[in-house]
Amino acid sequence: MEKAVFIALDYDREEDAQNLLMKLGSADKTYLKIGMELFYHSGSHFVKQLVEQGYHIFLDLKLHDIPNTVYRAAKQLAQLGVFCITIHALGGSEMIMAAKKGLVAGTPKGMKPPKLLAVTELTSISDAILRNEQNCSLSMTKQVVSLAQTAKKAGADGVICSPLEVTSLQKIIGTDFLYVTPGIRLANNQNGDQKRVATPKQAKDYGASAIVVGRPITTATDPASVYQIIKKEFN
Ligand SMILES: O=C(O)c1cc(=O)[nH]c(=O)n1[C@@H]1O[C@H](COP(=O)(O)O)[C@@H](O)[C@H]1O
Repeated sequence: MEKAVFIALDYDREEDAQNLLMKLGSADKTYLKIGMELFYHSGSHFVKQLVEQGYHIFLDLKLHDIPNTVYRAAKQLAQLGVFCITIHALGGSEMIMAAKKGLVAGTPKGMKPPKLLAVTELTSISDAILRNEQNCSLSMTKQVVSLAQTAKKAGADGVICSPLEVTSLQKIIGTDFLYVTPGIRLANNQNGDQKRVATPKQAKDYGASAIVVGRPITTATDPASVYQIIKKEFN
């Protein structure tokens, strides 16, 4: 996979997403992320429309349910022709295996199944939340490594984690696995709700396979130039 910058289309109206795409220009028909907000509003028709227009779609619905339900949901999502989908690694190996099977079962003949990415610890989780609310006695890095190991054994193609954990993950899990990292901020950006953040350049140096960027691009007065700056820093 090329070193992608996934733009998170975190909007509640297709018009806003289309407007951003227009500002970005046709040269950048590349990698987009559709999350719960837009999917719950527009459903699968907008996803299909963007797939038909040639975009690689990261459909981020973070499935987390019993294995049978996740199998059936993944089977449906595989029919949309998206590039990758997400599940929560905390759902366990049986659930991850079910997601993988569902993706394979639902993929139309002659097409590749979407890549399966397992969310480890959300980038909005701090060390204190991990310890005091999740009652996890492992350090953040050890917890992320442990979840990633489970995900890899169960057949996931990669994980979602903070750039801060990628170097440790690669040492233990290897480089034939995808490390997709949100929590990306340029030096002058506000962190907002993100706790484990890094710049695109740091994400590159840590070894991230791809980055996910929302507000730094979507709230910029000139999204196209911010996107180009981020792309340049990361590649
Ligand atoms: O799965 C994700 O994409 C994801 C996982 C995670 O741990 N943290 C995280 O921020 N994300 C997503 O990445 C995007 C980050 O958005 P910004 O914080 O606006 O750049 C959002 O769409 C989140 O849903």
